Amino acid sequence: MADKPTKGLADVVAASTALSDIDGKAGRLFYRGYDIHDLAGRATFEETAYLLQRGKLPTRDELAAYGAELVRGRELGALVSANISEVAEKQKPMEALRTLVSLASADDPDRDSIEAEADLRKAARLTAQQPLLVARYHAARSGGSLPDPDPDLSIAGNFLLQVTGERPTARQVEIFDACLVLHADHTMNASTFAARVCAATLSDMHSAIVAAIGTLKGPLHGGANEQVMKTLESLDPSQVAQSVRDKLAAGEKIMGFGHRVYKTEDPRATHLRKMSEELAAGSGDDTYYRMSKEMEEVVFETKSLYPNVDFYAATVYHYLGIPTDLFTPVFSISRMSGWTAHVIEQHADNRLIRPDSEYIGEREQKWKPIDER
Ligand SMILES: CC(=O)SCCNC(=O)CCNC(=O)[C@H](O)C(C)(C)COP(=O)(O)OP(=O)(O)OC[C@H]1O[C@@H](n2cnc3c(N)ncnc32)[C@H](O)[C@@H]1OP(=O)(O)O
Ligand SMILES: O=C([O-])CC(=O)C(=O)O
Repeated sequence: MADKPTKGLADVVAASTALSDIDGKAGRLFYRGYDIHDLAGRATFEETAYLLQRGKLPTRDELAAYGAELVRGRELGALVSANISEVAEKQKPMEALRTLVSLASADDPDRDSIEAEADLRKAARLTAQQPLLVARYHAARSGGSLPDPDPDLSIAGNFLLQVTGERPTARQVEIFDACLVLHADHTMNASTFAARVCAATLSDMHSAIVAAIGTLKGPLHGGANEQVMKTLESLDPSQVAQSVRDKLAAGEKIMGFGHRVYKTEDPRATHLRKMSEELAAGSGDDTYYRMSKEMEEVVFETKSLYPNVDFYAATVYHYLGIPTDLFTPVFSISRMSGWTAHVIEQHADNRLIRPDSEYIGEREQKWKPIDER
């Protein structure tokens, strides 16, 4: 007979990884041993993706070669191009990405190979394609044209250019790039776990990523950033404290707060709060930032809960001009670097992931023919 399950697998160690590590009590996060506080604002997203997927920080030459691979790899296949308009018309952004990544696999030269070299190539292509998929989806649904990518801009810069239609300032690019760095990997979060479960059946990288995108979409995980913005938009700025207290008293969860692992401030929130403050001040209307601060104070006073990565990411993306329903897709652009690295790691040292369950249903039932039920 199986043991009692740990609900939600809390504290269960489900995999070994050399990719990221969290100290939940101290509020620290490391990618391959590098403190997130040292990476954010210093490493570019491209360097971070290289670090995760290829195991070390790149030299200048390695980064240049990886950058060229990303540029070559961002071409979207014929099947995506043929279907994107209809997908954009019928599916919401995260549903669309789930579909589009699946369609993109048809035109990937490595298709369903799980060889190590093929996985590395696909990791780069998926990382390069994800921002373009989001931007092309947005252009298709809004009937606008997609600005050509600027070879002088990074992934972060080109994404802002293509989604907002305006050339971002250098500081906007720096801030968004740091956001992508901050969201890149996070140990055994739900979407990464989903990707690893899929990869561990020796299924291919695109299949694992489709599982991960579907898992990130939910509001208890990556979907929370969109919900944070919707909450801010729904509140009367002069009634924030009372509204939040009422919601908590009614047993509602406030999106963007709480975390399974952090028992103190999420180190990513520390950076995102500052970015939100800076962008709010520059925007000439800091209402949402001030409301966020007030929410933070009330949630802490009432429930001793800290903001997680999704809370201040919402206002940062808002002030950068990103449409609210693209917030979770933006998360997927960054997390693609981590998901793909985890698939590489899983394939390199694999065992099927198949836990047990505790049976709580009826036993020894007697079969009855259909007319006697
Ligand atoms: C990128 C990310 O995925 S970060 C997380 C994004 N998700 C959110 O922001 C959604 C809101 N937060 C939550 O739902 C949770 O805090 C989670 C899902 C992040 C973590 O969940 P768990 O570790 O399972 O904690 P759980 O949901 O059991 O919460 C423990 C207690 O804190 C309360 N709590 C946790 N988060 C919140 C919240 N945001 N608002 C109000 N109460 C909360 C729960 O109601 C529960 O209270 P109880 O013990 O009185 O029943
Ligand atoms: O780790 C988690 O459970 C959720 C999270 O913060 C992330 O995926 O970035």
